[in-house]
Amino acid sequence: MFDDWTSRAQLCDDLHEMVRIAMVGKYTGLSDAYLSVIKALLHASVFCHRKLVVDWVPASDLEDPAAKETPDAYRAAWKLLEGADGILVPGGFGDRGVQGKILAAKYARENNVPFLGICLGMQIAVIEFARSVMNLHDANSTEFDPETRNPCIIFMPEGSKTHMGGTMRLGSRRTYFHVKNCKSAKLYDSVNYVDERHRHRYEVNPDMVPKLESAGLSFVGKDESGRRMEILELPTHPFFVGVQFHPEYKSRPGKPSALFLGLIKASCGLLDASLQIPVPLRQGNITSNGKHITSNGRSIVTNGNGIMSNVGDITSNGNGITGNGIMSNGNGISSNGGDITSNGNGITGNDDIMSNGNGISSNGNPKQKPYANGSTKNRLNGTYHPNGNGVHV
Ligand SMILES: NC(=O)CC[C@H](N)C(=O)O
Repeated sequence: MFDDWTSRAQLCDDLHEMVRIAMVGKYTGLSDAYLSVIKALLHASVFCHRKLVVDWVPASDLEDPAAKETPDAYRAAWKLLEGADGILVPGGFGDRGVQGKILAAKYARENNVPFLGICLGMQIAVIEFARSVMNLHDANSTEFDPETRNPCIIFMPEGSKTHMGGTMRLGSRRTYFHVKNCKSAKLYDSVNYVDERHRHRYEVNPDMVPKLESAGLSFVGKDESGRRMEILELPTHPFFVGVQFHPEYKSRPGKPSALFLGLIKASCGLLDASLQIPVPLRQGNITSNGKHITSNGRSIVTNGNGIMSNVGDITSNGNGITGNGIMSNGNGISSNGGDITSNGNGITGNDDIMSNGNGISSNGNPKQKPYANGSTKNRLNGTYHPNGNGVHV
């Protein structure tokens, strides 16, 4: 035990490779206000053998009026944000700096910068998404605009507006993963649920969830009722996670919080490897002449929507679709148009055929059985949809 601490202390002293996290908050002059968040960032950074640099970004300095009123502060704030490897928007109350936090979330979303939003930070991410992606320009939390026509964050029905303190939703509550293959679930070691601590009065408006989800935001963790959103992710982003709870409270030296670890790993470019998401292969020929997607290279790897064709066939006239594994972390291999056809050796993987998404599906007519010489069975986490002539392993 003592040895662990000594070696960790030595490790901290020796770290030199940096990871820069922009903390976009209200009390940036009072770093103790966010002490547990800073400690959680530190635990995760040391675990990744990186020296943590926290860049404090006062949220209101990012806002448009600051460009005129305090131009130096405005430029400095944006420079810090743009120089960060990852962005964190922590919890908070009241509307000062909210617009700046929304701008920070927008910057992270649009520029693929790793983002973790905690409590208010998650609510901010929802408001930003509703405004920018769904074009609901007055979308807001009723905490900041009780009259908004698009209340995407609302007061929790069981709360009390007149009695503060113990009337908040406080303490440890359970979150169930509704999407098993999301990054957060994997970071939590693919458990079915997690218990994390809470401290809030407002929540994502459950009536707006279907619209938010169809626009691309994924609520991967919910409470036991399924009506209270606990974790959101943007599946198309390298790491964009919002949590209604406070994961920092359960982080410890040597045992960092899973989501802080996710943020730091993503900020260091280490997340994909640790989640076994293959980096898209840029060698070999992945070509599309409009109708076909063909690869004469080693493998077709995708982290997005799988290998999809909505128009023509997915065809191989050589050795089938072969390589060092056919992997998809998105929607699997699907064809809504033509067949998934191989005139050669079928769909073959020498390592694994893996799908973490919706499996391998075809609504057409898959003509060959896919097979693998590797560990297919262990890796098929998705669902098989043999709607055509059947796809079996
Ligand atoms: N802890 C927080 O970040 C609280 C967020 C928000 N003000 C709420 O009450 O729901």
